[in-house]
Amino acid sequence: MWPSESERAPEDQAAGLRLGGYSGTGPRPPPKVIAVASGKGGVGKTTVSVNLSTAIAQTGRKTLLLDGDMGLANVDVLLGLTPAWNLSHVLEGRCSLEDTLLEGPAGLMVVPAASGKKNMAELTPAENAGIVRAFSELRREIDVLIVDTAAGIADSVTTLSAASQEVVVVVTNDPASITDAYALIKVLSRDHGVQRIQVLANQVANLGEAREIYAGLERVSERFLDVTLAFVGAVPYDDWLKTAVRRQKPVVELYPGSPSALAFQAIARRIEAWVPPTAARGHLEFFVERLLQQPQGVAA
Ligand SMILES: Nc1ncnc2c1ncn2[C@@H]1O[C@H](COP(=O)(O)OP(=O)(O)OP(=O)(O)O)[C@@H](O)[C@H]1O
Repeated sequence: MWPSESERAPEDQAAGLRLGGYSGTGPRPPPKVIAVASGKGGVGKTTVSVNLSTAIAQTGRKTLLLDGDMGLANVDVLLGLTPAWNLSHVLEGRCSLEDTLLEGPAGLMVVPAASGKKNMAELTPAENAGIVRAFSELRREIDVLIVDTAAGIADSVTTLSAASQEVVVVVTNDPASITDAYALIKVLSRDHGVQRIQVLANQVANLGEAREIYAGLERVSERFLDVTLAFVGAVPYDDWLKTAVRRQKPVVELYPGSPSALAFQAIARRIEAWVPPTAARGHLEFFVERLLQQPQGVAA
């Protein structure tokens, strides 16, 4: 069964009261950067990225969704957007990062994937400098950056994940998805210094099923790896979501009262309660610098 509003964890309820855009008087805190990854393809990683980003944007947070899947980019497809420019054009000096931005629902900003690049590690020094400059020049206020990575353990996935503040691994109750999620967690923790992973169970029948998937992953990770797992939440299998995918809209926009939309909203509230990074600057430079400092991935 899914928890009702009154059964939500206290930190969720507190976060619910704090929703809304940044309204402080001091400098804007740096954005929370969250990579969404999955061991196996087709488990719903992009659906989760798109819906979580939209649910966060709906709370008033300035949210940027970066399509980091350079092979099979489909954030734009799920949102029914037609990109004219992408990150490769920025690197070629043909446009600015600002020009690539597409507007999604609830003011969500979307950067379409760079086509023609297999991973960030392939960038030349000049391109590296170009990407840092491009992100540094983006004078948009951003509270949350969600990075939709590719499926699997490719270099681009580990690089983007290791540079992010939090990594959400999407998993379904399918043995291959669980095994591949564990393989990803292993590579991230063992070879890339990721110390904490948030697990999101997708397409489950109930919370009990989600908890079981999580408990299995936690048991084996605790035994063999030096990593802390956390359960960020579960999204039920939902035909409303399927209809929304067909209509190229996020389910949280089209059917906000559907079971999956309610689950995404609850996870967005939980993310709201995560503390932002302590870096001094309020823009994206720190993420990009971390991104480019990552060593080449070690394929396992
Ligand atoms: N909670 C859900 N309920 C029902 N269907 C779902 C759910 N989540 C995802 N799906 C379905 O799974 C399909 C695959 O989702 P998606 O494209 O997001 O997967 P993915 O993990 O990003 O795949 P890849 O990494 O291979 O691009 C979607 O078209 C959607 O129909």
